Amino acid sequence: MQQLQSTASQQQTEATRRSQPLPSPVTLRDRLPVDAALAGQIASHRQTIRNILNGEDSRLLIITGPCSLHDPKSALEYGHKLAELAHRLNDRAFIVMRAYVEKPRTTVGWKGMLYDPHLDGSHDLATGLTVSRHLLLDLARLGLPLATELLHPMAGDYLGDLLSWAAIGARTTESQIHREMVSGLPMPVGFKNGTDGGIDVACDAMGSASHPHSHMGIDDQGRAALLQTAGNPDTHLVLRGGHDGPNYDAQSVTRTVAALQQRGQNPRLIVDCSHANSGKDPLQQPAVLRDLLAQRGEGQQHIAGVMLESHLNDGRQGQEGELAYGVSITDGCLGWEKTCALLEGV
Ligand SMILES: O=C[C@H](O)[C@H](O)COP(=O)(O)O
Ligand SMILES: C=C(OP(=O)(O)O)C(=O)O
Repeated sequence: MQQLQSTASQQQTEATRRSQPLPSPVTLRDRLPVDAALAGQIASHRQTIRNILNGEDSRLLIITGPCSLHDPKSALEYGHKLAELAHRLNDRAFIVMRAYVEKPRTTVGWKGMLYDPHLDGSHDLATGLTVSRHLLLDLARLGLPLATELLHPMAGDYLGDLLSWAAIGARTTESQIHREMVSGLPMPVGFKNGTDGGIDVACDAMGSASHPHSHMGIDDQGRAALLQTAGNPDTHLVLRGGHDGPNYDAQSVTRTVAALQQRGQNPRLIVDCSHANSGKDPLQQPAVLRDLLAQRGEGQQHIAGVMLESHLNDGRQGQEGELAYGVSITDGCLGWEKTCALLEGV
């Protein structure tokens, strides 16, 4: 009887879940390694971001790039242009490229290059890991600091050494698993406010991630492991608006800064000009950024950074036909010419 039950449950598991092995983090990192010079560059970029977030460096942190990367060629073209702009604006801004290979979805949809690199639902994750790491390595070699959202708790094991900044998205800020993961990350991490627009959950996340944790994960060989993490001292808030509207305006920023100070948390924050702060209209981002610059000009020094969703061309892909080059697959983006003109005014 017992044997019959266990056979039935095994069959049910087989019907609902199949698995395929993936390379371990160390296998992928050895195949596509970060050399000593690049590791030094990334450590220095992380420190610059820390300095901006703690107010020692007064330059504006600008995190800009596609909503999601789907095509290495257009991502590298964008990266070349951005590296040149970053060099030119270096006295007043520190530019980091959005290099997002995982996308959280409201319901279902394409989940990013890491999961589905062929864009056809084949979910060739082993290739996705390789292509993503390869692209991030090529972008970092342009001298660019890189930012991504860490969505799956294992993704950082494969890509974390290439990142100078990471986000925890609005949909996962409340997750204990993500807070535990951040507790063990070596780079500054921004927690986005929740999709409801409230900041309490993100503030709780910052508090939790700054503490040590013991939790389940994988080790470098990909084996299940108990992980013990030290706590991340470099977490901060990212305002991205919410269901009731934006939260980038002067009143919202002042209120948020006061709340962070009252909690004894870092009041210097980043504001996302996209998502609910632009009503998901990419062409609204310049107006949001100009408002933030005006707030800084009027003395609001707690706005340490801004985020833009930007690609080579405006907008997003249409529903049908061939993919247009340099156009976002996920959220609409601001095209390069508008991005460049906007950032030159910073
Ligand atoms: O930044 C991207 C999107 O806003 C996020 O991934 C949610 O996308 P969706 O609502 O289209 O699923
Ligand atoms: C998904 C993103 O943002 P949010 O979590 O704020 O929706 C993003 O920045 O790509």
